[in-house]
Amino acid sequence: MSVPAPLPLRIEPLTREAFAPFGDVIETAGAAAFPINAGTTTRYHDLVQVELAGEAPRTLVNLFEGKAWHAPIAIRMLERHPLGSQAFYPVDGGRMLIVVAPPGELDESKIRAFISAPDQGVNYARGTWHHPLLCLQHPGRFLVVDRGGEGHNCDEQLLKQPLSVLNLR
Ligand SMILES: NC(=O)N[C@@H](O)C(=O)O
Ligand code: NI
Repeated sequence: MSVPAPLPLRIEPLTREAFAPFGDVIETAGAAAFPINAGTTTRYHDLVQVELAGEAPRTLVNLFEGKAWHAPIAIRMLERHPLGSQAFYPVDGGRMLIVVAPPGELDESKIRAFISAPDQGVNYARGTWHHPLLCLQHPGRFLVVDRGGEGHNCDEQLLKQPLSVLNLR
């Protein structure tokens, strides 16, 4: 069976409200914040829900160095982590193309796309379908917090209807 031609995917502004079905937005704007260390530091507190499930779960702190992707970007698959959340935050202002769908059985009609600002990251909730890291414009380095431990924690699924992001503005 031939694969259909990619359909264009619209980009939405990344806000906490818009991203709520998929996880959390990591940003200082609107965050609970308070001074610590005798006022020399501001703590932006409790920004995401870290989820760790399955056997012998533990938190992994990683650095990802993503190559630069340029438009048009083909979206042919999504993945999910059934045993834990996964957070990405740019340590050098790299922007990401974020393509997601709600947890559960993949419903391709519910796929949505966002582009992060240089001071935004995301935390994919446990089971949220997402495309692996898509760093835009220049190679980027991201702090990634996700789940380690026993068991299978990455399901991949090819899209019946491939998508394409034509414009990264
Ligand atoms: N495989 C891996 O560690 N990274 C992916 O899960 C990803 O979302 O980039
Ligand atoms: Ni992932």
